[in-house]
Amino acid sequence: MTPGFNDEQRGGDKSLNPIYIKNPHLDLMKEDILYHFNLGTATHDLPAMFGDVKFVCVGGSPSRMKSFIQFIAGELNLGNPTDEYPNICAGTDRFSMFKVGPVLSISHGMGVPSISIMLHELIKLLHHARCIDVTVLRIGTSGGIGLKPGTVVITRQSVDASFVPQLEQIILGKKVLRSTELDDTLAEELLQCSKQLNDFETVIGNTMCTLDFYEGQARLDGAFCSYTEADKQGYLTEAYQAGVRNIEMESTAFAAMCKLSGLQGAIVCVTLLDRLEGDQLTSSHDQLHDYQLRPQILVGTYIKKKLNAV
Ligand SMILES: O=P(O)(O)O[C@H]1O[C@H](CO)[C@@H](O)[C@H]1O
Ligand SMILES: O=c1cc[nH]c(=O)[nH]1
Repeated sequence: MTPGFNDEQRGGDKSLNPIYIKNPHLDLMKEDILYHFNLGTATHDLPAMFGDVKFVCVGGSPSRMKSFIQFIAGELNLGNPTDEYPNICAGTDRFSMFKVGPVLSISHGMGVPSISIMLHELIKLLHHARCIDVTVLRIGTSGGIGLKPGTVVITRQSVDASFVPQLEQIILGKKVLRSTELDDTLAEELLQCSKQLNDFETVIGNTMCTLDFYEGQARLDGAFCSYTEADKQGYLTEAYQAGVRNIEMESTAFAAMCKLSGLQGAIVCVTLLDRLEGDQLTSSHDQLHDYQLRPQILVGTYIKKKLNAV
C-alpha cells in the first residue's frame, strides 16, 4: 500500500491543504519507485525524510539549486552557507535534490518534458511523505520583453506560444488542455516582499512558455531561421500587447501541475536580456550570475518571512 494522506491523518483539519494525487492505480501498487529521483516507498522512509517540507524551490540547473540551499540555510540560521549539503538524488544524474529544514531545492532540467517528469515524482513524493501546506516556487531565468535586463518577473499567467493560458498535452494520442492558472495572492505577496527588499526591479506579468529556445522564442541566431527581423519584432510586440513580459520554457507545465495537485505555486524569473534589443546573451558571466541570484534572494526572503510568522 502506498502511504497516502487522508482526513484522519490530517486530524480532521480541512484547513490544511493536502497534496492531491488523482491516480487510482497508485493504491494498487505494492511500492512506488520514483525512478528519476532514485527514491522509493519500499527503499526509503519518505515521511521521515520529507514529512516536514513546506517549501519546494525548483530551477533548471543543479548548481543553482545547490547554491540556493546553501543560501537559504544561512538565511534561516539552519546551517552555514559554506557547508556542503548532500545531493539526495546522488544515485542518479537526472535531477539534483537538496534539503535544509522545511526547504527542498530540486533541479528540473530544461523544457516542459523534463520539468513534467520531475513534478510527477515530486508530487508523489510529497503525497507519500504526507506533507501538508506545501508551496512550490520556480526560481528561474528568462528573456524579457520591454524590460531592463535584471528585472524580476513574477508570473500572473503562464501562456503558450499563442498567448493562451493553457498547457496542451497529448494523452493516449489525444490533445488534452490543462489550465495554467496561478495563485494571485501568492504573486502579490512576493511583489510586496520585493518592494520591501528594494534591491532590484520586480514586476508581475504574463510569462510565455515555449518548446524551444531559438525558433520557438523568435530568435534570429539559431541554426535555422526562416523569418525576418521585422517578423520577430511583430511577434514579440504582439506578445507584449497580450501582457507577456518574459519568455522561458517550463511555466505552463509548472502551473498546470500545481493546479492539478492543489499545490500553491509561483514562478519568479529574472530577465537576462531584453528580446526587443537582441537575442545573444552578451552580459558578462559575473553580471549573469548576479541576475540569477535575484529570484533566489526574493524567494529566500519570502520563505524567511513566512516561517518567522508561524
Ligand atoms: O529558468 P531556468 O531554469 O534557467 O530555465 C530557462 O533557461 C533555459 C534556457 O536557457 C530554459 O529551461 C528556460 O526556462
Ligand atoms: O532568452 C531566454 C533566456 C533564458 N531562458 C529562456 O528560455 N530564454
